[in-house]
Amino acid sequence: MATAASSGGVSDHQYVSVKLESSRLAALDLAPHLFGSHPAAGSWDPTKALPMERAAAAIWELSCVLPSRHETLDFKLLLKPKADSSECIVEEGPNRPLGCGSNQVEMTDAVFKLTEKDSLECKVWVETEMLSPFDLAASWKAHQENLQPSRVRGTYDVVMNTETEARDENDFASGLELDLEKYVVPTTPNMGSGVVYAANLTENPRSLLDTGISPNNLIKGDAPLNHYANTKKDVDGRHTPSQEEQKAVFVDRGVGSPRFARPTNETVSTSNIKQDSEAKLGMPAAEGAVAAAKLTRYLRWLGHETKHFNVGKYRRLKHGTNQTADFFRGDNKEGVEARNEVAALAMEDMLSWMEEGGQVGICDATNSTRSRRNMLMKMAEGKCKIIFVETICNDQDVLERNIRLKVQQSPDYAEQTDFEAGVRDFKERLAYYEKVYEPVDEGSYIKMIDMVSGNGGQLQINNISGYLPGRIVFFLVNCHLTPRPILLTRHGESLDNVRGRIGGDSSLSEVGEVYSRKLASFVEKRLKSERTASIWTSTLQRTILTAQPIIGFPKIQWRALDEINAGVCDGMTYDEVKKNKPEEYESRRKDKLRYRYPRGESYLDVIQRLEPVIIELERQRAPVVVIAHQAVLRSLYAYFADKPLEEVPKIEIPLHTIIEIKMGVTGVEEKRYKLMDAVNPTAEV
Ligand SMILES: O=P(O)(O)OC[C@H]1O[C@@](CO)(OP(=O)(O)O)[C@@H](O)[C@@H]1O
Repeated sequence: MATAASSGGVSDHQYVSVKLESSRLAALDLAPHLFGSHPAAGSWDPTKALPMERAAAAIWELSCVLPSRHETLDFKLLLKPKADSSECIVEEGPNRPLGCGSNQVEMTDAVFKLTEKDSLECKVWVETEMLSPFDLAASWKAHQENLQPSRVRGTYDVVMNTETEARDENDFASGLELDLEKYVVPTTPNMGSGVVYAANLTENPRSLLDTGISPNNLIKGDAPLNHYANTKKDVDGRHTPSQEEQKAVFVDRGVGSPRFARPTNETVSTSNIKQDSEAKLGMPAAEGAVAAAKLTRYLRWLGHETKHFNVGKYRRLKHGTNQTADFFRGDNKEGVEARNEVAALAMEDMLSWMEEGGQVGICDATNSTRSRRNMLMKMAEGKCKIIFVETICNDQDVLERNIRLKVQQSPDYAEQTDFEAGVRDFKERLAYYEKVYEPVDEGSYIKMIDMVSGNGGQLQINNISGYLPGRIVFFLVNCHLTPRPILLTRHGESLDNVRGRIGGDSSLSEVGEVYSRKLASFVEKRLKSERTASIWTSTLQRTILTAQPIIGFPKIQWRALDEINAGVCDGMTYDEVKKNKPEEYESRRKDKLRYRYPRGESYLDVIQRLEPVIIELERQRAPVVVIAHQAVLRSLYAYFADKPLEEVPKIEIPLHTIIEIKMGVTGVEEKRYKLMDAVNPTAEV
């Protein structure tokens, strides 16, 4: 919902987002709504309450933009039965006041009395943020063209140009159904569904399998058992790890320095933490494992043999998945030995893999004591260089959210039926880590402090040098885990596509022009609730023309997004290459990844020139629509999908299809929308 901003010019405005979280609500036949004192929120009439949209499995959200100097608004949440119009259930307690003119995130509880004996407790986050005039103008302009008084709430909504509103006859085909889900097409299981726990996607423990641990102990969603057997053969000379090439083990501390938030109902002594007594919780493994997974994906995509070893996974395989907090006590001798043992097993596996040719191993674990870190350093001595990566987070709301995400997703709590008990147990585990925590100050290290909450943060590096470590630091500085969509699409069909000619700089065919208008409608609808976004194209006209009908978002042309340079074959058809340059044709057919057109490029060259684009995509916090080309999008997609480089030149990137990549704390998810019928493209799908 985009509430009408004040009509008088563009002044400061306030972005408001109300999120409700409950792991029980989805199973109840109740839909969360918001109502309150403002007419747009129903003036306290429950029948005019605003529905909250499902944002994740257990999260519902309603966001809007208000003039910053609005009178104080009061609101409350309520649950409406979906099946019938019986009485709705208003949350207990006083009205919620919505202040104006501030940036803050407030987390509270909401209690709904379901019956005399049963009530539903939910978490509620109210986020307010001042919007700069640019933010507002950019997103406002995107709505101006399509604003129609809503038929439902009397407030402005973005509506699609439905049949009756098609601009004119030949534009009829560019209209899109209101429901984008209609265009979703099944995707091959390339990416995480967003519900697989990041640590499960790490390397399978060969050491444990050697000791007879049965494969069926592996938790669902693990990489195939014979993962080592699949170790990719080296990419060409550019990446064969030479003996003198620096080999590094990045011991990602994953869980971060366990400095704990005060659980809401108690204070925890932080006296034994060097930092001030306000020290708070470190980032739970969920984010550590995801950050390690992102780093692994990035290095692999650049052609460096990289593997991610998660010690939590080793622990679960060897000791099961129902360890309570006691297992992690610093004074639990057996627990400490068991944890050190699995850490050593993971390290052994990683070191032996590196002796087989691995370049970068990531050992993802807590490693919160000097003794543990010394053990790892001793094991690596003379074999490879160790760099510790420590993640530290002091943002209470981010931490609370991630603890709950961890308990929701980790196999450690898969059998825990009481969610809150799981949260308490995990917080107890973190308290035990805190008691023994010793900040990293030895050897080479990278400390990432408060870089998750999106307000900049700090990076401390010590004794870091060399190409690979330098690339690691650069990547970690730029990446974050804030969820946002990235939309990838090729340009509309070009005249050269019709003629089967490669490269070139032709304009769009009629079908390609219809696609460009459909894409504009799709972008307006898909990004309507986003405060801002950007549109990236190459410098070739088929992408620029495809982007033209999109309004209200800044457009940026990247030369790095230009299609693969076919050199002397540019403008030819594949048949002409085969006929006139049979040796070139044959060489490319044999090794499409490494083959370089004479006076042109290979796919490996394209990947190298796309690295700055990947870094910039990782850095973005707002959605990005990338309109590019077949070879370029194959290369970008391979990064997000963590595809082996050998597969890149064969990845399916059809015309007139949008690939939505959703990146966030749960990893990478994919969704594909086909906007046009391939056979009869201008027909209404
Ligand atoms: O690597 P291959 O499979 O040849 O695909 C790249 C070719 O795809 C094409 C279309 O044939 O890209 P696009 O139309 O997306 O710009 C050519 O321009 C480009 O040379």
